[in-house]
Amino acid sequence: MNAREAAFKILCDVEINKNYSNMAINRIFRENDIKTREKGLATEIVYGVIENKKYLDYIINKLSKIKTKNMSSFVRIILRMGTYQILFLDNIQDYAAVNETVKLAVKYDRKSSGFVNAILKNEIRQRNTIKEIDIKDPARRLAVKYSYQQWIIEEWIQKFGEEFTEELLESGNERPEMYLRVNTLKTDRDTLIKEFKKDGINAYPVAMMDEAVRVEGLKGIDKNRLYLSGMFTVQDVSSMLVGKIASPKENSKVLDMCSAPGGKTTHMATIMNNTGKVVARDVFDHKIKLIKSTAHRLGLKNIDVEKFDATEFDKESVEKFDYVLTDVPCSGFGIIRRKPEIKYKSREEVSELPVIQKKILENASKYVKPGGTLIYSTCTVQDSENIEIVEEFIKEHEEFSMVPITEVNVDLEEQEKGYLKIYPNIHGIDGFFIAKMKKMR
Ligand SMILES: C[S@@+](CC[C@H](N)C(=O)[O-])C[C@H]1O[C@@H](n2cnc3c(N)ncnc32)[C@H](O)[C@@H]1O
Repeated sequence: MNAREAAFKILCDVEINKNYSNMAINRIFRENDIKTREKGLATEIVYGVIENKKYLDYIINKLSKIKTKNMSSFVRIILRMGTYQILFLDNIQDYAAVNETVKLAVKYDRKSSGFVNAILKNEIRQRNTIKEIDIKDPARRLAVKYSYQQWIIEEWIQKFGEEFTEELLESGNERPEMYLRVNTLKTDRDTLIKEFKKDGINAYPVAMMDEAVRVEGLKGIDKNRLYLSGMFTVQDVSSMLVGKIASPKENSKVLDMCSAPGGKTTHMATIMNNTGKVVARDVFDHKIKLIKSTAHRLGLKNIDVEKFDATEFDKESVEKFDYVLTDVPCSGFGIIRRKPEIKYKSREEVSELPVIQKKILENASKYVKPGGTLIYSTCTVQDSENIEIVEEFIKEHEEFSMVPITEVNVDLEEQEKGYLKIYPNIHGIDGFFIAKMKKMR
């Protein structure tokens, strides 16, 4: 299968079946015979189209009498792909973009191929002006330029101001760096970097985190010899900060209430040097399997995996744990670079999250031993899911206090108060919120 057809199938899976792009990419690549070079182009088209969906539709609608929302899904997706290649990708010749897109139209919606051809040729003729956005209202204009649901931008402008919002939007369109966490039970950072160099992969230490390595051009990870022998885990630095801030002592009892796929669980289990116990819970069976296989690959023997709904109260766990982590389900607005479809979440989709987050934190607080540590984290930049949840919790629970974060150096002013707000446009890593609390009695 060629790159464009693969991209088309993936985009249909995302748009029609509402699947996540990374899952759809993995599935289509696994089920079809696609050359590595073609996979690269397919991935570029998929992410480019998802990231620029509203902008692409705005451009197409300037030229088409039938608006994109009234087109069949196939035609809409085919037109977005062609438009993206012509107007956003420098390394593709116009004639190739048009020919290949029309071929797709012929195969999947024959009667529309002339229409697709006409729109794309028009874009080429008007390429100097067609990308202009003629909208005055800042939130509406930015919603088209960066392809977001407008409500998100309105909220951000109100909260952060227009300049910061645009920087945040800009960073959401960047390709994220790839970071790995060294498995310190099996190797050390310098050795891992040297091993990558032997395989022709550039790898660099990361100043912010002593276990982190940044790699360039690492592909086909499941077959990588260093991965298979458990020398590292793929994890963003923000996510590593959570485990580092918890820094559980050897032989402690840790509960990770929302733990799949196990990034922070395996980090904490490693920090404990394979001693004590990390109880890793999640509500989804298929995700729990991922925790087990990662723990096995990394050689960790101190993890117990359990299926459990964190919103349910578990009386067996009351005051049983030295450390409890609540890495709660959230809107994900800090990881848009990795999952661009998050930009299109409706207000309704995220409005119930604080209720669930509060419930999980409330339950978690009961499981912490007196003197123990409670960590709350999310991968979003919304105060309503972050600091507001924690402040309300602290007000209602006199037995808990925020404690200064001393394990990392990210934002000295805030971490002194017991929490960290990480923004991709400021820190260059995933947007995160991490709060550290102690049960005083
Ligand atoms: C932010 S992710 C956790 C990432 C994980 N801590 C890591 O570092 O790899 C949130 C997780 O919460 C899980 N989840 C959602 N609702 C839950 C619930 N009611 N109880 C337990 N887990 C839940 C999801 O399956 C998801 O894996």
